[in-house]
Amino acid sequence: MTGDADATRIAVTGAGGRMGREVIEAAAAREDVAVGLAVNRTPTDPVAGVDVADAARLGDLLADAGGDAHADVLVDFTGPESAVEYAETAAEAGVAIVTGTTGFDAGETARLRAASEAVPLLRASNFARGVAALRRAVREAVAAVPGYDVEVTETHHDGKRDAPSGTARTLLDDVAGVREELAGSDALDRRVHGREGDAPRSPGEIGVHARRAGDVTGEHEVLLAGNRETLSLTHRAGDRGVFAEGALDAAAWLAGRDPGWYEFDDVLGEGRDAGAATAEDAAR
Ligand SMILES: NC(=O)C1=CN([C@@H]2O[C@H](COP(=O)(O)OP(=O)(O)OC[C@H]3O[C@@H](n4cnc5c(N)ncnc54)[C@H](OP(=O)(O)O)[C@@H]3O)[C@@H](O)[C@H]2O)C=CC1
Ligand SMILES: O=C(O)C1=N[C@H](C(=O)O)C[C@H](O)C1
Repeated sequence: MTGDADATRIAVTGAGGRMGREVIEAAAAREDVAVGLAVNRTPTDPVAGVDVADAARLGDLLADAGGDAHADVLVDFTGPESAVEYAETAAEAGVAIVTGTTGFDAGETARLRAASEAVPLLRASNFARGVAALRRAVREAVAAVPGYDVEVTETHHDGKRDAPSGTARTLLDDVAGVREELAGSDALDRRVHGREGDAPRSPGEIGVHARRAGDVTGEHEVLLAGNRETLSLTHRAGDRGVFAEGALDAAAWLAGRDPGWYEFDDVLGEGRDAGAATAEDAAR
């Protein structure tokens, strides 16, 4: 194990992936968290000096509460199927869960919800503090100019699987949530992905555009336009360390909390009722 004896001990899944590696490397530089266990589906060399075990052994390793591999919080950045399986395994072992995985469908989200009845579970589609600020700015902007057209564009590296990104889906839910608050059941929320064809934009449409190119870490733009003006709100992640640090902040914050569903805003002090159902329950 790395780090201080009083540190929150984490188990990292997907340790061989882009984010898993980043989390282990970021943890090595901190004193408040320590990596107790790292696992990967396929054999992986040690990451930042941490041995990587076979993910099939996760349940046994987590259940060994007195062992070296014991963890307080599982930190997961993998894929939706594995994230749900790992979360269920962690819940069975009484280990809290932070997942940054994106692309969950409604059934998978329901299984995460069920796991959160046994242990604290925090899910966030983006652990950058700037994205938390972007979300607040977007909600405020949509409320201020509710009739303006909205287009959401995200750009990511060529290795990303899910499209649109989890963050884009969160932003779309934020826009829809504000419109619903303002217009009730009359609110229009028709998402048009990668527009093509021969028709003008229809009222209430929200354009969604996913670009995949090179090694772009992650960019999200929300464009509002109307009344002879445009407003563009954009976040660009400089590197994956931004996400890893946010996830580790979340893990340190989550350890020892009551079972339930938590979001990154709770860590940042912007939280809603931890048990409340939110638009984020939509597939992501
Ligand atoms: N919330 C946030 O702030 C962020 C979220 N993400 C999300 O994190 C996730 C991972 O991203 P990234 O690290 O770039 O992806 P990578 O493809 O680099 O890594 C994925 C990791 O997950 C493992 N994995 C994938 N599918 C499975 C499966 N079915 N069973 C077991 N293990 C599996 C891979 O194992 P193997 O090596 O065996 O293939 C690998 O270790 C994505 O959903 C992404 O959108 C990414 C960045 C920030
Ligand atoms: O896969 C990625 O890389 C990222 N995924 C997250 C998402 O889907 O929004 C967050 C970030 O944009 C990077």
